Amino acid sequence: MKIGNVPYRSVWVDQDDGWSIHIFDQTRLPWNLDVLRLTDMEQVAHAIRTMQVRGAPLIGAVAAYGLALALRVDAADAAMERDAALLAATRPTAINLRWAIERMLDRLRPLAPADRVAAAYDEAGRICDEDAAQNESIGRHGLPLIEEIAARRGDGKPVNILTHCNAGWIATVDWGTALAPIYMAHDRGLNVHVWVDETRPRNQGAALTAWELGSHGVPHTVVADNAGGHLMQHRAVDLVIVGTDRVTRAGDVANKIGTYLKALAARDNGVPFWVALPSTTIDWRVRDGLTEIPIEERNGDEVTAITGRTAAGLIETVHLTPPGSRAANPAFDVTPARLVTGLITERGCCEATGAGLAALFPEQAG
Ligand SMILES: CSC[C@@H](O)[C@@H](O)C(=O)COP(=O)(O)O
Repeated sequence: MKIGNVPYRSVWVDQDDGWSIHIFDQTRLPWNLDVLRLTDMEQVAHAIRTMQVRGAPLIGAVAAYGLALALRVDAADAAMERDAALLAATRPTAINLRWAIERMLDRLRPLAPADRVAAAYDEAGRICDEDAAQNESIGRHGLPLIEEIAARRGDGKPVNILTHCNAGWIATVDWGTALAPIYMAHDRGLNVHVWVDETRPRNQGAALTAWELGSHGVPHTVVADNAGGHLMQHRAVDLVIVGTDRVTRAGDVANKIGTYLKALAARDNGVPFWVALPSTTIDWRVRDGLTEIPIEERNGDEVTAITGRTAAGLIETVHLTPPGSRAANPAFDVTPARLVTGLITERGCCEATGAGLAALFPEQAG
């Protein structure tokens, strides 16, 4: 996607700068567009843990490059396995991270150590190219959902889409998942408007989704997370589209905390609730999302404090709660498949069921 008129991906390699890895520091957006240069595996692990990079597909891609950086230091078997395990453990819920590391190891294990660095950069590059292509394809398959609503209504008024967290291009290598159909609809001249859940506690909606949509000229309104049910009751939402960090083989969906409540409100109000994902987000090894997906528990400080920019232009964190109040911070929840209208994948749309997924991905369903 473009920033100004310049096309960017959310991760890239600079061969002229020692094959370093470059990302946007997402903890500084929307106030500052800072590029981080990562030159060793520890920096990559830190960037993922602290959410300088985030979003399921993007952390997989960046971790893949992290392994390439690690192999430059030591490409022997034992070091490679140790560093791969360290990177895979940086965040627990998004399956793309484990998927990317396993794919890297499948390519690298048969090679001699001397050949591994070049192969690792090559494989990480392939992961990035494929992610960008898959997300573009998700956009093409999701677009008709928006077109149908616009055509059915026929009044030219905006199609109102609610989204949660950030599943845009900055959360992937390019295009995004939930936002890809929205970008395509907007680019084709459809009248779309996005309700952006602020997404406490880290405000990925207010900070990142609003920044992305604004940069692309897509009309949007940020709302408090608790507003979604009210908006749906008053027919102000035509469609919900969210991303996901892990989908089970039966169609349960783990995504940013609060997604489940939006799905409940959507069901109660007859609003279609769609989930957009590349197949790299499907965990074919698990069936029951509620019991089998590890939910990341993050520091309570993210709940008791909030970061923003002051009128003087300083980025500051202020405290919201009385000293001594404890906070719990589960970062994801699981929406049962029965509440999901359907899944938008790079191969098309399907029901959120084992049969639906298996029909689209027979070679992986087994
Ligand atoms: C295309 S990204 C899909 C998900 O990763 C996204 O919705 C999400 O929940 C991100 O969580 P985060 O904790 O910000 O990494």
